Amino acid sequence: MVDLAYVIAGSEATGGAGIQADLRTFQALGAFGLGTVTCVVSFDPANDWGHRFFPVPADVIAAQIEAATAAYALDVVKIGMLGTPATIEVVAEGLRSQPWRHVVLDPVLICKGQEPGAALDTDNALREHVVPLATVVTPNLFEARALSGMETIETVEQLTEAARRIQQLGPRYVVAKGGVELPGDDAVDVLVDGDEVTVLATPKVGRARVAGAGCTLAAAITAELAKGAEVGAAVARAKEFVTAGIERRVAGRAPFEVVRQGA
Ligand SMILES: Nc1ncnc2c1ncn2[C@@H]1O[C@H](COP(=O)(O)OP(=O)(O)O)[C@@H](O)[C@H]1O
Ligand SMILES: Cc1ncc(COP(=O)(O)O)c(C=O)c1O
Repeated sequence: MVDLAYVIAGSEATGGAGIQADLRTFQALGAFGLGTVTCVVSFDPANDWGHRFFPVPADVIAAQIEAATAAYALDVVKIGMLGTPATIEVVAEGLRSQPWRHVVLDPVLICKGQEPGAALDTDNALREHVVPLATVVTPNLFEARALSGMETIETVEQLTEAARRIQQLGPRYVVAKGGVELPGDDAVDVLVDGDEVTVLATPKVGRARVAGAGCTLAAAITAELAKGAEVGAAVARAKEFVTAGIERRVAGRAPFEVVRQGA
């Protein structure tokens, strides 16, 4: 049997995040990965490494989803950056076209370089059309605030409350990530499943954000689910995997370090 892991996400031109990080994670964890590209994010080295955002046309996204789902019996998918309401619509339609055992959503909300107005439309479209289709959703602190409507999240209790509110939008499992943003010495994530709450904490490795951490965590959960793990075990394994990748992070010439997946 082949453990198939599918990802629908953006390409990040320096390879640190997005679909490149997802596919490296699938490979490192022994899942067979394939992907559909929704947009390209290309940092601009001549302009303080600001984001340049290029959406892929909706018909091209639809064609990729059609080919991937025709070629293989896929039942586990990770959703990463979508970027525009039109992309969200076409991906939601693709998701609804067949049953899934798990839809793991990393709700990447903003990409710098987008118009704030457009970003709000995108947030609303994601909440309305994709969040309800997800079985597992993995918001970071910023996304947890936006999706829960809670302005302040500074404690594990508040992070848990935010996860519960996000659960009300549809997904059974919410992994709310405190990361480096939640005060304290540990990088704390909270997994909420029904009434059950599991706190996953590891010592923070440095204090700076590491590019690709969120992508890697959600992709690792997806790979483990593809291999047949239950959600609790998949999240625990993914947390170990991303922590190891952050410890071994890679520095290049861009002003951010990136997760190194696997050995
Ligand atoms: N410096 C760090 N040390 C240890 N774990 C971290 C660190 N930064 C992030 N993490 C963990 O990496 C995962 C991704 O979190 P985060 O970086 O908050 O996501 P995102 O990339 O979506 O903003 C979470 O499990 C988080 O707790
Ligand atoms: C295409 C794409 N997806 C996802 C992300 C989010 O990455 P991270 O895992 O660092 O949150 C980025 C960030 O630049 C991106 O460019």
